[in-house]
Amino acid sequence: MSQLKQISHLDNIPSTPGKFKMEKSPYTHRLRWHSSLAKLTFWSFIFLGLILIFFLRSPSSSSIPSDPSRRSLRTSNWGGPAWEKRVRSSARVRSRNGISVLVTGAAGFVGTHVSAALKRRGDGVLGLDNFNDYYDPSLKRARQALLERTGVFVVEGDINDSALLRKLFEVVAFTHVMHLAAQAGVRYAMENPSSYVHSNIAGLVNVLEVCKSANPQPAIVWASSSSVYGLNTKVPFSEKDRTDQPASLYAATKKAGEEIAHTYNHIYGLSLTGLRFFTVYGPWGRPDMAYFFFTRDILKGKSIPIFEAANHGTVARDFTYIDDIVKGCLASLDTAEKSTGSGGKKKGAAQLRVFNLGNTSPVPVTDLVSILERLLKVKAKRTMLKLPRNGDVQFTHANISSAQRELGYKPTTDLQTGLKKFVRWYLSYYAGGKKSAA
Ligand SMILES: O=C(O)[C@H]1O[C@H](OP(=O)(O)OP(=O)(O)OC[C@H]2O[C@@H](n3ccc(=O)[nH]c3=O)[C@H](O)[C@@H]2O)[C@H](O)[C@@H](O)[C@@H]1O
Repeated sequence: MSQLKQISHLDNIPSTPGKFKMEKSPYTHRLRWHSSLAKLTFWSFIFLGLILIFFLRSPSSSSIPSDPSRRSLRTSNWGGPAWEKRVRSSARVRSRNGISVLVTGAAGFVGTHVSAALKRRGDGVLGLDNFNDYYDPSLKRARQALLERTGVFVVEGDINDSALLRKLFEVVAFTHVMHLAAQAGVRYAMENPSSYVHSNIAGLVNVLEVCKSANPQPAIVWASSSSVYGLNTKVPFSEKDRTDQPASLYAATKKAGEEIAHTYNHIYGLSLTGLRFFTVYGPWGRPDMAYFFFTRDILKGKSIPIFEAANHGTVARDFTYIDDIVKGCLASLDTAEKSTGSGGKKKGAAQLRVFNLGNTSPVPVTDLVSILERLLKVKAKRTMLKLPRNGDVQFTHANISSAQRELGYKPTTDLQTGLKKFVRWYLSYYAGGKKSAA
């Protein structure tokens, strides 16, 4: 404020002092003028100094853009020798032929399971997560605590923070990136479209930008979605089928991600594998997903909305259990070829893959509810509703022959078995109503 006043004061000084009306001696005036100039110079230096300090301080605090699409994005706090030591130790490979993996979205559902599995087999793992409040952040914190107990450090930060990402690659030469950070959920895209653009498009580009400049470039495996099949009616969905009719903005951003992946593979020689996950469920799952909030509401005696298609048509999903998905993720990392570029330049053709990771046996949502009723020993209050036209598709069904052939992927958990494990976890996690599944 005072600087601004000084500047406007400066503006009032005529450029031709001769025209100045002299009430006191010209000598007195000149003295005042000199002292004002000195003050102005002094305050300008202070002002510039403050700006300089602001920009040079921590790179993290200034590099996160203020983002209205996130309801809660705390400024990350990173850097310093102790922090770097934790990063290095978490990412240290502890087995022969192990890999060092940066897992984005590590406090998310799939991210937590994949990070823990990698760590268990001796790979180096560093997590990254922004802990946003799309759903209850305390569940993300609990997953983080779980990972810390297994030796995985989860850095708090956003994938759009390029300074942070560059720093991570400076500290660790990651061989692989498992990019799972995303804005998930099909229906929420109508409520908060910009959060999808922020994470699934801008965030992905930022991750790829940093990866393409890293030396050596890592191989990247990332989460696409079964939703890219959109209005496709040919079943089961094969990777060769059309994916140009997305039914939600979420699906459109994932489809865009697949095209962006093609570009970075083509221009920079990045090795890229996209995984189309089919409605993943299980312990430590996402509270915004139907199986999770159906469980919560059945237990509370609240009615649950079950969607049906026109003429009471069945709505079904190829629900896939988390352990099967984890195996698919690890196999993708293990079969990923090296990126070919260096210093931001392509040196030769690099691997570009897309795989369906589903269960191959779609189950009607009404059956999902019946299984939950049996496991919870509570009758659900069902409200049948017309399938909303806000992104939901009537059915999904994966053809997994490509993943089977290339990754040895073979799902082994049916919905009944998987839900049993989920319900056991749910009841123990929210035991005695100590935590509430908001
Ligand atoms: O496979 C995928 O790619 C997607 O799977 C899920 O999306 P969705 O299958 O819609 O999962 P839910 O929101 O849990 O819905 C499961 C089923 O329950 C139905 N449903 C959902 C909500 C509701 O209130 N009632 C209801 O009957 C849906 O129509 C759907 O058939 C995830 O939420 C997405 O993030 C993921 O990308």
